Amino acid sequence: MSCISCKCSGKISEAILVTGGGGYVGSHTVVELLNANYCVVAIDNLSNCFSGEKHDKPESLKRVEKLTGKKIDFYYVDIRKKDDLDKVFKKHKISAVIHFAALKSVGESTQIPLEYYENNVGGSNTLFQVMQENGVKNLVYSSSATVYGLPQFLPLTENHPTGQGCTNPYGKTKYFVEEIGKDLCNAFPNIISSMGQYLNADVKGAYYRYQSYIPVG
Ligand SMILES: O=c1ccn([C@@H]2O[C@H](COP(=O)(O)OP(=O)(O)O[C@H]3O[C@H](CO)[C@@H](O)[C@H](O)[C@H]3O)[C@@H](O)[C@H]2O)c(=O)[nH]1
Repeated sequence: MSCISCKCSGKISEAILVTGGGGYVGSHTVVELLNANYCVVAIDNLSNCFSGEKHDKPESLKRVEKLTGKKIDFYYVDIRKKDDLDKVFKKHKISAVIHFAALKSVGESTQIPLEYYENNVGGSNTLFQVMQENGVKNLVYSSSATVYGLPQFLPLTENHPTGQGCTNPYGKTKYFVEEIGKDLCNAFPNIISSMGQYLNADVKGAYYRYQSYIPVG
């Protein structure tokens, strides 16, 4: 069966939307999705990835296409722009969203906190609204170990409290979006939401653990 979303050769008939798909973890995730025969739609505002021509598909995703021999539908979309997001959801049959798009520098976030709240919290809220309006109930959110704040015990586990003593605005934005995700799951029990809290990332890949909130189908 070919994908009804983009007519690519993916075996699975619905597409996974990857936000921030041009970035480091996003583009590596796209490789894994394509290798698992998922059809991928990627969006990115190109604020932290290289694109040859203005608003063109990022270089990282062009390389992923070469590596995998598969096609990626890419849109230059900022998650704060509701209408632009909605067009992507209307054009493709999206079954799940993996949400990486975010500003991610701890130091910078202490200097320009409002940009961090607007992009990371405001943008995520807009994305979740569009998902809800288009009936998309599956979300994987790329959070951060910064949500644990100063560790109360080590090693960190999923049982460690979050949001207590977050040391910077970036970590707080990640914590606030986790809370939005929990509230959504409480309000709409058929939403499936996973929050990935990265402990470290290096060239071999990302090490992370997941907390699943209200895993009801
Ligand atoms: O409002 C925004 C902000 C950023 N981006 C894009 O999002 C991607 C983020 O990727 P990158 O900057 O390479 O960050 P990563 O190292 O991949 O960070 C990942 O891992 C972090 C935890 O370590 C998470 O906070 C991030 O959400 C997640 O993308 C980039 O392509 C940006 O252009 C957007 O599309 N919209």
